[in-house]
Amino acid sequence: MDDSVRPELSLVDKALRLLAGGARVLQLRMKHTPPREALAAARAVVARCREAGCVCLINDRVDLALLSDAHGVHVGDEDLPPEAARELLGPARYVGVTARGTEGARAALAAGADYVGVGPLFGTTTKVVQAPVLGLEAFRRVVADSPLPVVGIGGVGLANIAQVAATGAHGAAVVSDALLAQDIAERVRQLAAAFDSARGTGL
Ligand SMILES: Cc1ncc(COP(=O)(O)OP(=O)(O)O)c(N)n1
Ligand SMILES: Cc1ncsc1CCOP(=O)(O)O
Ligand SMILES: [Mg+2]
Repeated sequence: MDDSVRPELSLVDKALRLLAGGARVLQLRMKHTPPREALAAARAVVARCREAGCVCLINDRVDLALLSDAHGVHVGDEDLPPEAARELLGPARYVGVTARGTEGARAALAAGADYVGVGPLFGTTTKVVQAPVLGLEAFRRVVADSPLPVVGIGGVGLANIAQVAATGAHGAAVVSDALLAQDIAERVRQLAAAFDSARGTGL
């Protein structure tokens, strides 16, 4: 979930719609929300996620993850290193780490990550990413090599999520395809169904 996509909806409203569709993991990505507002949003969203049995991760901000009692954090190259995130969060919370390919995924494992977010898998409009598009074949190689759960991110939507699942990836992170849908909850249901029916089929 992102604060810059569908900004006319509050973060809590977006979370409720995603949860109504059965989102299993919700990551709160707030690049344009001032800290006090971000803390209030994180607390409210984490509480809604916990009620719904959904894992809630905070992007970038270990401090907000701790203050909101989130399940964990996601960090990339421009954030705290994974080892520092772990030091602050302890063993019971998740630390997810961004990787751009096989080497990055191995480094994330060595740094103590619980999962790797690998991308940009396809082109994305949500973020200007300083890394080339990976493509499905390279992504498949990361999945095959990584002992950690791999989550594909970047341009994933209903049109291609089955291909992501077929690689054996543990999950797919979707922002715009879900949030820009007219019925967000229904789109999440469709995305999850498409992922589940193709997972690991190798098609
Ligand atoms: C699941 C997942 N994978 C990758 C990212 C990207 O994190 P990062 O590289 O730190 O970039 P920003 O999202 O902070 O712009 C992610 N957030 N989630
Ligand atoms: C945060 C991030 N990191 C790589 S691509 C991306 C954005 C994904 O958004 P979308 O699902 O709209 O392409
Ligand atoms: Mg980050």
